[in-house]
Amino acid sequence: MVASVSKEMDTQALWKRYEDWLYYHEGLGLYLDISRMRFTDSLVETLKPKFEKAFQDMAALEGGAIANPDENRMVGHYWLRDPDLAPLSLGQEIIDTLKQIETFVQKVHSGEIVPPEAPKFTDILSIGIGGSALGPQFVAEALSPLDSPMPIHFIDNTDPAGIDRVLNKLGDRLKSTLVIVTSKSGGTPETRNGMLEVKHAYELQNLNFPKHAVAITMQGSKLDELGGMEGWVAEFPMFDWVGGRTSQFSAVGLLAASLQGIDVRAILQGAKDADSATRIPDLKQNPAALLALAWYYAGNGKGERDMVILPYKDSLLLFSRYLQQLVMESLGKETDLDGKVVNQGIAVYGNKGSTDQHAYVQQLREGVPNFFATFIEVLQDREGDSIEVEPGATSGDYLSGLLQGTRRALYDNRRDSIVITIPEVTPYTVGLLIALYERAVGLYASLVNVNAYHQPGVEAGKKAAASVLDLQTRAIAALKDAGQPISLTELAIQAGAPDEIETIYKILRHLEANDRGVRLEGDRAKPSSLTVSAS
Ligand SMILES: O=P(O)(O)OC[C@H]1O[C@H](O)[C@H](O)[C@@H](O)[C@@H]1O
Repeated sequence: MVASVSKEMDTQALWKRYEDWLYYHEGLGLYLDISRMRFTDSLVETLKPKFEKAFQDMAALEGGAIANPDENRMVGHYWLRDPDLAPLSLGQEIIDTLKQIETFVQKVHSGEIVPPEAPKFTDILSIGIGGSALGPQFVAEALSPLDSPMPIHFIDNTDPAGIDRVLNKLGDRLKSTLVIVTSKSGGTPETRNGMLEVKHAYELQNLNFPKHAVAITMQGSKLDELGGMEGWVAEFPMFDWVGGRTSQFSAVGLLAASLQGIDVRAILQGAKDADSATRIPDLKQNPAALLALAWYYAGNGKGERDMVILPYKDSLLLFSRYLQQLVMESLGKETDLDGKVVNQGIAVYGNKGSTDQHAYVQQLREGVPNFFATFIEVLQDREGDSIEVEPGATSGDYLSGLLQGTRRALYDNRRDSIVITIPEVTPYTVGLLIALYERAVGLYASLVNVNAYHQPGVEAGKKAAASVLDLQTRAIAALKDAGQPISLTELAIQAGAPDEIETIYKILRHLEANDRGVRLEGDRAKPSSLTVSAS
């Protein structure tokens, strides 16, 4: 009896907390519920000055401040959906680029721009990685219509088998495929490799690659030069002041979406309206600030809890992967803006509900409590009516019930969660979701005092990879010079890298597996016993 009274009181208190913290925006059709994050009023009070600073930082950023000091760059992704905000003549560049995209797409769709070897372009092949892939992939998965005028395919890696899979799928349609090569820097090796592999595939079929190729890159980049030299079909600009992971509303996202027949003006409008809502310098009136508060609470301002993204809608499957880059590349930083070592970040993962309830949600409910969940709820089940799968209940009712049930089951076991609710998945709501998270990341970065707009850590892996490839060249040369089987130790000495035996061993093992003129002999369980020869 006592237990049930106290449960009743809990329910009442929770309902009140729900109403107190519920954010709703009529124009956006957006609800945000952070009531199941157990922060206290005193935390909110403590964070007030930090939020005031965060709002000021964001206003300065939108006003054209050098918000990315390490790279001495402005940060202008908010201008992409509201060019009037952009300083100097940048607004005009944004407007011109959008017009250029729309004109190009219209000409491709109408058959005014055609490939030399086919009556029309039928498919898109997008080559790019990271920020030059994840946005277009997420948007395609969420919004590409079944009867799209041009379905899209992606190469986002330097995996030869992965590239073959995409090329095989395209098969004969390569001759009617428009290839978009996207790289802001124009020098990312994976993208360069993908482009060269695809070009080779075109040449094997005697197809004129440049007449199928479009570049999206910064002026003056290697890709820009190559496209110009080879006479590619078109080129669209990437702006210095837009980072890859926030480039969905630049040509990077808009060209691919528009070619697929997705309403890009509606995407931009959704983002612009979300920006208006998230610009308000008042915590309770600002959904991005509320998200940032919830993240701060969850991880103690230090990312101590992971962000699990659970959209209960198949078409939003790639949202977590998209957010993984946006959040982790923006917030995962060794030092703060004062140069202090802070090792910040929030780990992001997730897939979709209710699917994940049959997999890792077991651990979320009962295992290590090192996360908070974010449910993305979509009110509309489908277009049209649903059958009843049992009296009075549809498949969509199940999905909705499973979301509510999981939220409750987690909360009952002291696991926190956020719920973001949108009416349906449309270009408008996808635009708003991206903009909402872009702003939340920006605000949170201010709260924890990190630069959200650079990625120095990514460089370390790239440099190490370059040195491995350099070592490969030297090892192959040394092997040829040796002219007879030699030990790995000897080869490392001959290659001028006596400290790199392990790396050399792995290079050789890989070359051998791919019939690249290397043979290893000896006990493979004891690599130090191996001798290597040219085969
Ligand atoms: O567009 P790109 O210059 O080719 O860059 C592609 C990606 O690679 C880099 O390593 C960065 O970490 C990402 O932020 C970027 O989006």
